Amino acid sequence: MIPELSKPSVCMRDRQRVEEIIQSLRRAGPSTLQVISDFDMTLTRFAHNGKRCPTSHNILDNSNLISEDCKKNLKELLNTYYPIEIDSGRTVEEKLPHMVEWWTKAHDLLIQQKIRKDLLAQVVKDSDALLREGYKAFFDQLQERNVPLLIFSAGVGDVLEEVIRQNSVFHSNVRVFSNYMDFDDNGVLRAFKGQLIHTYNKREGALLNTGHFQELQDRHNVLLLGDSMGDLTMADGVHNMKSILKIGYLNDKVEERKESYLGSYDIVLEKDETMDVPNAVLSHITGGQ
Ligand SMILES: Nc1ccn([C@@H]2O[C@H](COP(=O)(O)O)[C@@H](O)[C@H]2O)c(=O)n1
Repeated sequence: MIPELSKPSVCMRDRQRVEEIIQSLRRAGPSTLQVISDFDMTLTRFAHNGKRCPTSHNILDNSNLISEDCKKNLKELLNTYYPIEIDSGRTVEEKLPHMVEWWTKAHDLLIQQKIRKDLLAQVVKDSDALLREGYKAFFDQLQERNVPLLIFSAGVGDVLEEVIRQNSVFHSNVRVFSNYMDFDDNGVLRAFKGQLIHTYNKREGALLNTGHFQELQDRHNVLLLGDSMGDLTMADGVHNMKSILKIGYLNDKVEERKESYLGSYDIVLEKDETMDVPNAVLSHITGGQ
């Protein structure tokens, strides 16, 4: 049906069901569709030329805005908590307190560094941040077809906005829910705004942002893109959901996590650094080909 679904990176537990969802999304058309996507390691690459790519947090962590001492502490946090985040042997409930601890400690360290808002653009320019291959077609076709894109991220909103701005794809149909920095009158970081978003509390974040989903109340169909089990709840605020197609990037610990991803995502993309499959599905359901 869609040639890209035969790529070796594509895995599906139930191909027929996927085809039915895609047909139903296509029949309903682009005016009923909204796209909800995670950012780090979903819209951005996990690795490039054998090297890990940075998350929006890591863009700051690795920058010249952070002292060597603080870099060491942030790295220790990453080494402690990332294995817990992706541990398939623990339940979400078991992971929750650790995630809160990680984000809270990391944000406190960033605040101590007195980061200046006016230096963020340069930090992003100097970073190794990379959107996935095919990102431009993804963002551009959504804009052309008037399909809203919600980027729902537990990363740092100010940084990820800068990444999409510098790649010239921050179109008017894009909204972002994320952790935003709060700067004082001198433009120095003093806190993070609002309720903390981490990997496993996106459901709460979705339910808090009722205004956004209210505005899109006639769009009952969703294409969801994520890379963690926590991303599966990003669409929980959608009104009267009819059809949802969930595409999951499985980037790390592939063999260990494959079964649970196949049980939760309709399409699983194994070590696939491109937007080929989401782009092909989108073209198909919005009538582009
Ligand atoms: N201090 C931190 C905290 C989290 N991360 C990673 O960022 C990812 C966050 O966001 P999504 O856009 O995927 O929601 C998350 O998966 C963490 O691994 C980090 O790098 N540093």
